[in-house]
Amino acid sequence: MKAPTIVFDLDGTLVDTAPDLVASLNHTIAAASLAPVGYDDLTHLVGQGARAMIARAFALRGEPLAEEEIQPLLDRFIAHYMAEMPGKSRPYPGLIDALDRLTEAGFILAVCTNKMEALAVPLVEKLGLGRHFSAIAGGDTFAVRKPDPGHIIATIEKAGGDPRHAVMIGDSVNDILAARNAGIPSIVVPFGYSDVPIAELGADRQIDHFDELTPVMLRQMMRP
Ligand SMILES: O=C(O)COP(=O)(O)O
Ligand SMILES: [Mg+2]
Repeated sequence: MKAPTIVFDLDGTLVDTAPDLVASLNHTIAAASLAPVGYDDLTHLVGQGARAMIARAFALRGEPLAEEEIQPLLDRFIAHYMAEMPGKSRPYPGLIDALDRLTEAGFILAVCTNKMEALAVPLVEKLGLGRHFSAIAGGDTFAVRKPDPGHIIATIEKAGGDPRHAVMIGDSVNDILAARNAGIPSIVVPFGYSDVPIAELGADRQIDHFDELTPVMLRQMMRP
């Protein structure tokens, strides 16, 4: 039997990226003289990658974008985000120890994020987390992305794991829905960017700190 796989969401789960997402988004929308957004707006804007975040910010400011207007703004966002990376973004408390613990216990670890792969991979690398992950799949890595269950399943397969022996950990509705639709147990964390109360997401478990993420707990959550 293959080793069990633990799949992590990135923004708001592994790494607190909010300050840099807000900074790069505000740099982007300033090109159109739009008023800056704040952290409270971010929970409604983030979740489907940078392109959607920019489009949502313009809509929030009452200036909806035509499809063909988005690309130059996306280029502006990417240039700013890459230049600052990793900026103020940091792994959440206890994460590094948890990754060490799970790696030591033989779990396969993977990242499944709706962030573009070209932003997700260098961010994970620059924070020194890359060596833990057998696969890092972005929102544009496959033909589908969260909440489509195919995103999680393809990530697990890319990591060399088996979707029948996996757990998904995330902060938002996309993560928990995708896991449920894939038949994969899920854990929600409260420190991310959910725009609805996380108790309503219907995850199988909640952890409030990565210290709670132990091999014993994860094995108990998986199907026999
Ligand atoms: O960047 C986004 O919009 C979402 O990223 P996440 O899937 O890692 O939360
Ligand atoms: Mg997230």
